[in-house]
Amino acid sequence: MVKVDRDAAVSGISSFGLMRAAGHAVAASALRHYPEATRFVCLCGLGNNGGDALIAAAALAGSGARVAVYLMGDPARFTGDAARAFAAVSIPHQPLDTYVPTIGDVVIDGLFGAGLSRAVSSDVAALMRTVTDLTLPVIAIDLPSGVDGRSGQVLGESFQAAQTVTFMTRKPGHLLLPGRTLCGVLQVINIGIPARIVTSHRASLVENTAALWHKAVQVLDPAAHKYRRGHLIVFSGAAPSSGAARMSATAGLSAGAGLVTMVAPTEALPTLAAHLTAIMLRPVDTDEMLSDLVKDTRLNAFVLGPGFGAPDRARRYVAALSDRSLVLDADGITAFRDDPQFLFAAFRGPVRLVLTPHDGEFSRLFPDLAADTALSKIDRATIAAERSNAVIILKGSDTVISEPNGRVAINANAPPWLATAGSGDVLAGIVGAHLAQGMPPFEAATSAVWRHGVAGNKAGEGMTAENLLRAIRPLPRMPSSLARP
Ligand SMILES: NC(=O)C1=CN([C@@H]2O[C@H](COP(=O)(O)OP(=O)(O)OC[C@H]3O[C@@H](n4cnc5c(N)ncnc54)[C@H](O)[C@@H]3O)[C@@H](O)[C@H]2O)[C@@H](O)CC1
Ligand SMILES: [K+]
Repeated sequence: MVKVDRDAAVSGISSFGLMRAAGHAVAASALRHYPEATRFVCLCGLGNNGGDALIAAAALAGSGARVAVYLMGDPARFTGDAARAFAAVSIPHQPLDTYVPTIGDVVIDGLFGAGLSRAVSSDVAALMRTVTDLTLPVIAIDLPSGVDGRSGQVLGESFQAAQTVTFMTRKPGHLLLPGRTLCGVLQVINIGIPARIVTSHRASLVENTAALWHKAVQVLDPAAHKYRRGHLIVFSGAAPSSGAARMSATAGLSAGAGLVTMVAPTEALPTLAAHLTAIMLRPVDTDEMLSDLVKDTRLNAFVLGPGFGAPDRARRYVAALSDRSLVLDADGITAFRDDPQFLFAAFRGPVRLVLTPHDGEFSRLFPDLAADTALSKIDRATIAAERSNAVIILKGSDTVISEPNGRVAINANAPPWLATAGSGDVLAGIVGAHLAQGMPPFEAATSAVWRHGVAGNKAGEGMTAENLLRAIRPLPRMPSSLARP
């Protein structure tokens, strides 16, 4: 947005005009959502977020509403457009520390927006808590104050907004947690920056929607013969822990892999055979048996990790698979905690590896990134993808998917109940199925995460991983014009 603003100014667009449009949009939203408000309380910081709030206050007052304005500091410190707004609106104001939150108030939050750079002060934090305790509705301008727009993290304390009005495009903090929840209902308002300027800076960072991967889906032919829809291999651990890999294999079949074979130690085969019908089984007990297996180049995608145990064997098998498409999950990731570099070195060249860590597993492969609190989830996933030459699916309610050349997607369709035992095994199987069908790794991963979220919503609250398996649905094949950008 900084670059967009700069180009808008260069092209002759008045930045004060943008501020006026922003402030009027906020006022319109306030009147539309809270026509019954006793008074609108506009809290103004000294930056442009406060300038937006001043314009909103003047517009609300002009429409006949009762308005109170509280300023966070000496108005002589306003500069630039905010100073211009302050001069233009001539509206009574009081210091912020005199505000007593009162039932009936609707709070217009213009304390901090994109310029938040440190934790909010204890006084402001106390005010935020009082407003929250009284459950006063808060309309946040651009971002709920206290939320870092870059990371979605809270710096000190934040408002819980009922509505957030932002401008031109969403920022990472609107999608990453906890920012996404703190925004309440998000409105994105066009304040008049030409689309050509916004799209010229379209980041490689997007929400994970069908627009990102539908072209890769279109090349798949669901009617194709099973031998043309790929052959997915899922490794099983010992019999007692084979349930996780069975979940992955079953998900792989449901997600469209033409053939799925589970590879397992001989002792586990009776257990697997008792549970599986459409999935084939093959014993592999030694490294030699594995090298025999991988001579068959029709086996085009592998999932290793769910319930695998055996870290030594995991490392040797992964080394033998380093020229293939591999989804490495769970125990497969943990197996490399002492030497992640070995894993990364094995998968140099064209991207073939998809890693699916939750935060704990991530910290085993990338301890320095996990410990660095200055990094956002997007930064961590991006650097990890570069370092490992893998597509990273950094899981959570706000899963972030990144690839080595810098594309990043934030997923936002997962219901909270998707965080359940076996859910990650299902996801690994779906990714494996997409790889087996020939999707490129980033598209395979993003579409799998999205499909997993859809299945979670379909399965509903209280679902088990078995319900989730049955809720896997075909991927949409929509033209890009219908897909949300
Ligand atoms: N194109 C756009 O996106 C537009 C953005 N506008 C607004 O401009 C805002 C950004 O304005 P600014 O860059 O002036 O930033 P902010 O208004 O968010 O605030 C920055 C000010 O607060 C101070 N500050 C930061 N953290 C603090 C803390 N914890 N405690 C006390 N002071 C703190 C900073 O030193 C700076 O003076 C956006 O959020 C948006 O509301 C609008 O005016 C319209 C155009
Ligand atoms: K704000």
